[in-house]
Amino acid sequence: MLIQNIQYMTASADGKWVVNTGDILIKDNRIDSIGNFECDETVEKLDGKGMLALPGLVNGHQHTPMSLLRCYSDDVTLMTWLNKKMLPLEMKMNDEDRYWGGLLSMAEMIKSGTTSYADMYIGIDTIGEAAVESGIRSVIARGLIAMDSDYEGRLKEAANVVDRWHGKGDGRITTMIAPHSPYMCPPDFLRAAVNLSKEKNVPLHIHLAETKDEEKMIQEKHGLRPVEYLKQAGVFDRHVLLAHGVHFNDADYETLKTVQGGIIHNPVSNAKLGCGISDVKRLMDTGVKVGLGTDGPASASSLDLFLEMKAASWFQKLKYEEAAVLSAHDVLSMATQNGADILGIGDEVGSLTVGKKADLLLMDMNKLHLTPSHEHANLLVYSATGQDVDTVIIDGKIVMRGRELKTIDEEKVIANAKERTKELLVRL
Ligand SMILES: CSC[C@H]1O[C@@H](n2cnc3c(O)ncnc32)[C@H](O)[C@@H]1O
Ligand SMILES: [Zn+2]
Repeated sequence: MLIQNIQYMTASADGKWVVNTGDILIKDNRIDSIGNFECDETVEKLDGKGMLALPGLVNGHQHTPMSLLRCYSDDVTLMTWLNKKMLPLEMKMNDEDRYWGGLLSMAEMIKSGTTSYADMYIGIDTIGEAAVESGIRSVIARGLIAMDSDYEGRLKEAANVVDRWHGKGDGRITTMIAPHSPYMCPPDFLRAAVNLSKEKNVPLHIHLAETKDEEKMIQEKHGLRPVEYLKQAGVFDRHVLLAHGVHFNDADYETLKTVQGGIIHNPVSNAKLGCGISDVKRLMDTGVKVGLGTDGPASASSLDLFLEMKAASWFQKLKYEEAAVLSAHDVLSMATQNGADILGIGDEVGSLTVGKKADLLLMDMNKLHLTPSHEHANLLVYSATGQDVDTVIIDGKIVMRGRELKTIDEEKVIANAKERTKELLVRL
C-alpha cells in the first residue's frame, strides 16, 4: 500500500515533533520506506492529501468489558465505586457480556486513533477473540484478585492466558501477568505472580498508588508504603506496567528511578474518581518513563486518547501553575512511543519508522477547529479530538477508512452491547 502526498509527524532526538511531507510505502505489515515513490498499478494507493499521519496511539491501561458499565456509577470515591458498584456487577458478567463489551471498547478505541492497548480483566479468552476480530494490537492479562484462597487456580488461569494467547492474531496479541493491586494481593500471592512472570518471560501489569486510601490500607496491614510493598515482592525486578502512580513520597521516587517499564498515567479517571493528580513532571525528571491510558470506560467514561492528552497537559500546568510544563510534544510522546515501550512492544510500534510494524492513523485536517496550522503538535493535542481521525491502519491493514470501521459492524456492536447490559442488570 502506498500513502501518497501525506504530511506525517516524527519525533526528533530532542523530543520535538516535526512535520514532514512525502509518501509512505507499506509492504505486508511493515513500513517499508518513506520518501517519494512511483509504484506500478498493482500497488494499492491511498491519497493522503489534506491528511496528517501519526503513529498509532497507545492506550496503556484498560479494562475493555467495562464499557457495559459506562456511567453506571459516577461521582463516588474509588473504593465505593469499585467495591460497591463495579465488582458486584462484574461477578455477574458472562463471556458474552465480556465479548460485546470488549468489542464495543475496541471499536471506540479504533475510531479515536488507538492502535495498541493493554487490557487487565477476567474471562480474557473472549477479549482475545474480540481483539483478533477487530484487528487491534492488544496486550492482554488475566486480572488477579486474591479474594479467596484459590491462589493456585487463579495463577493457573493467568498462565493459561499466556500459553494460549501470546503471539496470536499474527503476533498482534501479547500477554502480561496482572496482579490487580497492592491492596487486592497478599504478599505470598504477589510473589507467586512475580515468579510466574519470570517463568513465562512476560511483563507485569498492576495498579499502584492510585489513592490515599490505598496508602493507608497498605501501611495498616503491612507497615509499608505501596511502593515498598511491591519492591519487597520483587515486582521491580521485572519489566512492569504500573497503572496510575498518583501518591508517591521522596523515597518512592528514588525506588522508581530504576524501574523497567514505567507508569501509565490516567488523568481523566484519576480526576473523575477524585484520586489526585500524578506528578508526571517529577516522574519524568526522575527518569521514569510515563505513558498514557484511559483506564476502563466505567471510570474514564470515554476512550478518546486525544482527551487524555489534553487533560494530562492541562493538569500538570495547573499543578505547577506553569504553562511550559508537559508540552504538547511531551504528551504526544507519552501517547505513542513511551506507551509502546511500557507495553513491551516499543521495538515494533510507537513511531513512523522504516522497518516497524505499520500502525498509523490519518487525521483529517480540513476542519474548522484545525485551521490554521501554525504548529502541528499543539494543534493535535490542544484542538483535535478522536472524531478527526479519518483512517486507521494496524499491522498494515486498513481497519477504518473515512470513519467507517472495516473489521467491526458498528450497528451490531451497539445493539448487542445494549442487550447484554439490559440482561446483566436483571442478573444483579
Ligand atoms: C480483576 S480484573 C480488573 C479489575 O480492576 C477493576 N478496576 C477498574 N478500574 C480500576 C481502578 O481505577 N482502580 C482499581 N481497580 C480498577 C475492575 O473493576 C476489575 O474488577
Ligand atoms: Zn485500572
